[in-house]
Amino acid sequence: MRDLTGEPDILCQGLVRIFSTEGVEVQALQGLDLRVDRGDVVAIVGASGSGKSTLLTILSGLDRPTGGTAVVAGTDLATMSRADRVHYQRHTVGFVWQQTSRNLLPYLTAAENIAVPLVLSGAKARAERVEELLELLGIEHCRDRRPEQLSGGEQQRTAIAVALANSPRVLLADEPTGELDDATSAEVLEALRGASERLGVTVLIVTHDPTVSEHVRRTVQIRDGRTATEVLRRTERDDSGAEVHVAEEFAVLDRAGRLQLPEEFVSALDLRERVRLALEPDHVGVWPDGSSRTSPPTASGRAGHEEERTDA
Ligand SMILES: Nc1ncnc2c1ncn2[C@@H]1O[C@H](COP(=O)(O)OP(=O)(O)OP(=O)(O)O)[C@@H](O)[C@H]1O
Repeated sequence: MRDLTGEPDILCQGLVRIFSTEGVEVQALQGLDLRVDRGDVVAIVGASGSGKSTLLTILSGLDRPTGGTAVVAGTDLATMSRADRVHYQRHTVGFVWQQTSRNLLPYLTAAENIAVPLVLSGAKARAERVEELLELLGIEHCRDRRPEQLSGGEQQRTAIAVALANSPRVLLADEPTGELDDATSAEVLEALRGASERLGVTVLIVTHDPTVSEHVRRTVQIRDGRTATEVLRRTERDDSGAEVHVAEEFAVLDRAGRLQLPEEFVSALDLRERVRLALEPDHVGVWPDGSSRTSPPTASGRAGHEEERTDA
């Protein structure tokens, strides 16, 4: 394994995954870039088929990329051996899935479920660790109950405790609130955020749930197998000193300088195939190809220069 100390906890560069079935190729990931720093809580959102599950399956070590790189907490997932994979899935990453049946064994109590990964990894002081996790997730009262005796929110908080048992660096959650109502979803998301704050674990949540972005500082949107936009949230004080939550949307620029314009921008100006570009001192202008302007209103921009050359 390469020594990647000091790198972000999740680093994907130009990640590609192509599926071939019966001679038909599907490009599920088309050069995806993603960087998640240690201790961050990030939501990945996107329409059905945009590549979210494919990304998570690669990050969880269950699938390999066709191209590009994916490095998680120092482990290069493209070159990981079988033995590395067992260690990676047991110690480096934890998982929380949407379905309880995938997270918890039905015939064991919450405490016994949390102990399972500790037994598998040969951890010592297991009883203390189980108590610590029950307390961290606020589910001490669930200790001796089996999954069917827990509410949906308690099941997911127990699943988070199981995922955290062996102190992974990264927690991967696939639609962890998919089967919950809004209030319970909020509770589970706060549990994930609290775990990150108290343990320093990096959390990546893949979801359809639009309310998730209200609980995380950073939401990354995937479109057609690439990261398209990001929403960053922060808390500020206004002039009267009151706390206000600010959400700002950014387009993501890849290493080749490509970016995806938000769909509503494209449709608002009916942008198609070609656009005119102009470099301004502090921004870039984009105009529709069929715009009545012969040149964007600047001589300093690239389109402006091209225009001058043609006229000469
Ligand atoms: N094993 C596979 N074989 C062939 N095509 C696949 C396979 N897995 C995914 N795909 C295709 O890759 C694309 C991305 O799928 P993916 O499941 O990653 O999307 P998603 O964003 O997770 O969607 P959803 O939100 O519906 O789960 C889709 O077009 C899908 O049909």
